[in-house]
Amino acid sequence: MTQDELKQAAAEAALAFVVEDSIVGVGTGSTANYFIDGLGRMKDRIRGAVASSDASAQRLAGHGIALFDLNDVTELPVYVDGADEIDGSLAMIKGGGAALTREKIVAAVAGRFVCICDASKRVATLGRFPLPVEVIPMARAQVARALTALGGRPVWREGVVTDNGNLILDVHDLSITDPVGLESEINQIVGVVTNGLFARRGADTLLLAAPGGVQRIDAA
Ligand SMILES: O=C(CO)[C@H](O)[C@H](O)COP(=O)(O)O
Repeated sequence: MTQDELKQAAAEAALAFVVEDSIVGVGTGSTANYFIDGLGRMKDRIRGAVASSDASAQRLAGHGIALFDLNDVTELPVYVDGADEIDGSLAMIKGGGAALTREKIVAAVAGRFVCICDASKRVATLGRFPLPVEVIPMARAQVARALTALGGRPVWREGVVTDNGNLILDVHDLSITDPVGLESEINQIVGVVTNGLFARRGADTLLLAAPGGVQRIDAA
């Protein structure tokens, strides 16, 4: 099976978690896109969706799925999204698609975070994938210095502007021994909007697709 087929298999498995007549939280990226396409087939059984990016909103709208503003939503039973890396405790690195801030906001409201991944995303220790950090533009250099002081090697993702009008620094070479602590520490740097560690609120359920099938792993 190709990596794309595995992504699609994980996304299809996530459709079973969609609650009838609910509003669904929807992530961003190529795996989430397969989920959106599946959601399109069952659009008459949901009220609509909250999107974590303009790109996902566009794809949802293309399927005729009603879009809700998160401010108008009080109940979001499920959020479905991919990840760049996920460890044994279901902590993740996200933000490869630069949508980390909205993803974290929508996920924070959701009752259950269902992560959909192909097996290549599973790691013993987070950090081989450079950690995305969303930064207010005028603070780029000072945040980069602070990240260097933490032992990382920040690289500006030049040309990329987030849906919120901000910049992304990708931090290489971090030793992530304490994902929860590091998530908080980086968020304390003035000028950081948020970082791509999803450890304080990791996934509740992982649907991991490998050639042998899709494995369900629940957080302890
Ligand atoms: O965090 C994300 C976007 O900001 C994505 O979930 C992550 O990059 C995984 O993407 P893909 O499903 O394309 O591999």
